[in-house]
Amino acid sequence: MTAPDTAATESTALLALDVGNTRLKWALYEAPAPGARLLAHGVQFLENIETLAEGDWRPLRAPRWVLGSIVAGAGVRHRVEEQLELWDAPVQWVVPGNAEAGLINGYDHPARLGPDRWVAMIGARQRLLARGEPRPCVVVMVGTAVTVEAIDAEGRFLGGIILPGHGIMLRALESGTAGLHVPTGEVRAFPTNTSDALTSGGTFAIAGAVQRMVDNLRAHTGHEPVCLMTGGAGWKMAPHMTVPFELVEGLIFDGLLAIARNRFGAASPAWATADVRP
Ligand SMILES: Nc1ncnc2c1ncn2[C@@H]1O[C@H](COP(=O)(O)OP(=O)(O)O)[C@@H](O)[C@H]1O
Ligand SMILES: CC(C)(COP(=O)(O)O)[C@@H](O)C(=O)NCCC(=O)O
Ligand SMILES: [K+]
Repeated sequence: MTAPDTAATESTALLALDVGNTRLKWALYEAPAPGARLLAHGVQFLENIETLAEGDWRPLRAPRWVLGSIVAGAGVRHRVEEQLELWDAPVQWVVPGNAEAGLINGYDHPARLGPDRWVAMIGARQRLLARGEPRPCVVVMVGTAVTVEAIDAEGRFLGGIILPGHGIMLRALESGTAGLHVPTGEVRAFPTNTSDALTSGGTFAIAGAVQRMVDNLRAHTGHEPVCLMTGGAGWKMAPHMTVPFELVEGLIFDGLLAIARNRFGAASPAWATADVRP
């Protein structure tokens, strides 16, 4: 199956956005469907958003659709939308609903769940279904904050936890005490200086929280969960986890592609939607 050259005529490209509390991640795909070819991608700290339209985005093929997850505030959203005026495509920001792309939302108020959490879980679920493994799943996202979600084998999001990320934990301790202004340390089983004690404390807090959620989900479902970890600081946690896990880049982008297929797939040529999975 070969894709026709659409560059000169009608674009079917999708720009996917993941705007966190620290950085904006973006990826341009040839079509709105899982497995679509990645044309370009990048990342900017929120303070550099203003450079996008004149910089990274300037040479891109114009997207026909823009789909994003944003957890930063209204001010940041406005600044991103200003950059998007480079193209005609209107932006759709994902708002978690009761169900989408094979996932059922168990949050008390579904729309109050962070869209990044929802989209990453959809990505995780799609990934498990694609490899024929509809098992219970724990989704760990290590960004500014850390989130740890539980999904059962039927695709129901049961609930999840939020804890501070490495940076926030350190800053909280620094600002709440007199004697904890020290450089970053190493992770040690038995730290013997302040730097190592702080770095190890944060890392073990996250690793322990994940282990606890895996235990909770195993007890609830009676089956061994799969654990998928993603996020900008996932690599920092990887050497220190106490449960089996897979480090997967771009779970949020997998989720955005799955949502995009449902929302925009019908409007694209057949080749873009041929890769339809449950
Ligand atoms: N090169 C890097 N630049 C910035 N942050 C990094 C880098 N490598 C790891 N990090 C960590 O990743 C976190 C940001 O991850 P990211 O997934 O972009 O967060 P968010 O989605 O909340 O914006 C930072 O808090 C930092 O701890
Ligand atoms: C928990 C979060 C702050 C994580 O943000 P991030 O670390 O990705 O920047 C975000 O998902 C959020 O603002 N959630 C809304 C509250 C909730 O999910 O219950
Ligand atoms: K995030």
